[in-house]
Amino acid sequence: MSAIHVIEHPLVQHKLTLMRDERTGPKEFRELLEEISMLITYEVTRDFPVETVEVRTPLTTTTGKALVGKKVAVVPILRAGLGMVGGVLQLIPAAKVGHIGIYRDPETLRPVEYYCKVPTDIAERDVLICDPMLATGGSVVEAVRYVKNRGGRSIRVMALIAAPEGLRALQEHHPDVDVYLAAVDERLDSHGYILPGLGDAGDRLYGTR
Ligand SMILES: O=P(O)(O)OC[C@H]1O[C@H](OP(=O)(O)OP(=O)(O)O)[C@H](O)[C@@H]1O
Ligand SMILES: O=c1cc[nH]c(=O)[nH]1
Ligand SMILES: [Mg+2]
Repeated sequence: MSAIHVIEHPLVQHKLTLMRDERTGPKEFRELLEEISMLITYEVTRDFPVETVEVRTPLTTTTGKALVGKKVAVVPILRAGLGMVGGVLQLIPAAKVGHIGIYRDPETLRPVEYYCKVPTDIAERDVLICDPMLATGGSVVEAVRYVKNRGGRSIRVMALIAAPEGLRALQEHHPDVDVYLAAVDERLDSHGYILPGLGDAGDRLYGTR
């Protein structure tokens, strides 16, 4: 069974509250999502292996820790996941970036795929799939399936808010995929929106509606 990591850090929770606030406009919303994504990246990478290396300081020689050959691919689910990429890349600048275009049909709530491109060496990389909202879970279940079909084996999901329904769906279809996020909310409303949630993340990021 996959693990669900809820990041309770005060900075993450404070910024999430600002993002939920209906008065927060696109500029601040984008900045906050990038900042929270950076903080979640800190947790996602906590178990990355390090090795002891020798380093010369201006005064002497000592030892330090360095990451061992970790190769990462960041894969946002368009559109809203794009808002998380900058935060991840600030901490993992050498990561390659894939894109998965999926929108949720407003009537059926089923995911519709319209564009996918991921690094060719994705099988050798730790894959971080990013999408701020995990509602029914349909979109993220499809995105993980796509990455697995392309050879991806080590996959983690980074999100902002999930509904319990979405987490159950992800665990059922992909029990090997851990999730890192800022909050698990109460439930979905009759239109498949997360309650209390923050509304439509893509629209709030880009000022569409
Ligand atoms: O868990 P699900 O029920 O699949 O819903 C979540 C999906 O819905 C939103 O995308 P949306 O369809 O609004 O596309 P957008 O990001 O382009 O606005 C969100 O960013 C997720 O991708
Ligand atoms: O609450 C929700 C559900 C799906 N997509 C969003 O952006 N928000
Ligand atoms: Mg949207």
